[in-house]
Amino acid sequence: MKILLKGGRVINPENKFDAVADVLVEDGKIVKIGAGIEDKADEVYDANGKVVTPGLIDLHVHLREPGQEAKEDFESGSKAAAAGGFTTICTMPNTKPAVDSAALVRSLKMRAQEVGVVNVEIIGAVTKGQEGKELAEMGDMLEAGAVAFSDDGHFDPSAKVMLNAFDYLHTFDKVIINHEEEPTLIEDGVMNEGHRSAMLGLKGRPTVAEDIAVARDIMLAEYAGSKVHIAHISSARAVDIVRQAKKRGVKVTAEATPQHLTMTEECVNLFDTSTKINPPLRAAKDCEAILEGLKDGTIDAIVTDHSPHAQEEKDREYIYAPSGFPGLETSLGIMLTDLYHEQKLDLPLIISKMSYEPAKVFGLNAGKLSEGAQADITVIDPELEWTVDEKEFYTKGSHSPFVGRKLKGKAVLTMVKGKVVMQDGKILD
Ligand SMILES: NC(=O)N[C@@H](CC(=O)O)C(=O)O
Ligand SMILES: [Zn+2]
Repeated sequence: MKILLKGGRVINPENKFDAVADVLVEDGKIVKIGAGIEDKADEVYDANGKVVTPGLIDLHVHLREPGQEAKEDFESGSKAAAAGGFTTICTMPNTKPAVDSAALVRSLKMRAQEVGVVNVEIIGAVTKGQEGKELAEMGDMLEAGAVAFSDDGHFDPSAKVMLNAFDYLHTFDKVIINHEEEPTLIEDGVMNEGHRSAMLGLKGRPTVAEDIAVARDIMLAEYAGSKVHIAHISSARAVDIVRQAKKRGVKVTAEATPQHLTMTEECVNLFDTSTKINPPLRAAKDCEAILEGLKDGTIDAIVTDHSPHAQEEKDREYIYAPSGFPGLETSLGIMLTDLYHEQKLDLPLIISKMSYEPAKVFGLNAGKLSEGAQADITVIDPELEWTVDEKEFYTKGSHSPFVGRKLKGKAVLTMVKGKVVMQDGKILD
């Protein structure tokens, strides 16, 4: 089976390739990239005016299997990923039970093979049951195919447990991803602490909770000589702490979400729980710091933190609703509309932070649009105008704050291992 993608703007962040070219795919691999490829193909796709990129990669999604399939499962979540232009997603272990054993990693990898529309990678827990006490069997999980470790969705383990975890992982060269908020400073908090939380009468979660958690984990990783990856960074101070650590040579990487880049605490109102997320939406100066961090290399990856919940849960009152919203189907559109078209970030940088660089953070063999690579490819129409409509989502999750927004730019084709799995917004069988 040969597929030819003709005449698109091909961007490969790995070697900074950015030119109009054809891409020939055969038997699941990219076999040729260049101008005017004449080979006869079974299918020819006209990519004129579109952008052909490495398949997008999301290091931070919550697919809710096992145990909470009413919120999301591997099938619905991976369809949402394909619709959003992602070819690889990495799912977090805050499930029921938590993914803390090799047996669970293996069974999820089988589920991914059976029902996954895109590549689904498994993140294992750092501690047993994500309870923050005893280390989980990380070595066994690695052998079973886990790509990273995290207690995300729960509070950070104590310094002592974290140091043990970093020491343990040192020899394996894998990252620990931490949700960075010091638990004693955020109890019952539902939004950023500041003027707005006071006005709304809501309990706050201060940025200092994030700042000291980031500082602590960087210092622990530095001491152990291990790798740490900062989850969904949201505070300006934390961005600077990562910047300074990188300068000293600490093996630290960081990710940010489109929502923390483009929305602030001013968006929070008591009658719309879609803005309730952890860490919370912050202030404009924090958004600006995240933007700077992306530009100067402090922040390595854009992730969605896709966190679907059932409609009835998000329909609760603000203080009782669970935090998080589904982001796989809006991430690229928001990045293109609010950052590329607003001339805040250029297209190659956005693509790099959504494919090549995240692959490097986890050591995934992906994120490259080069001859010989697996044919995981996304075709993007940067000018396509569309409106976010919850009814068209493949995710089971509801309550995205982006519903109703008019966006410019969308993935129009997603190819996984040489097979077109999404075209023009529709998942193909
Ligand atoms: N980000 C969120 O607001 N929610 C996440 C958990 C988490 O990342 O803390 C979830 O699993 O729902
Ligand atoms: Zn988190």
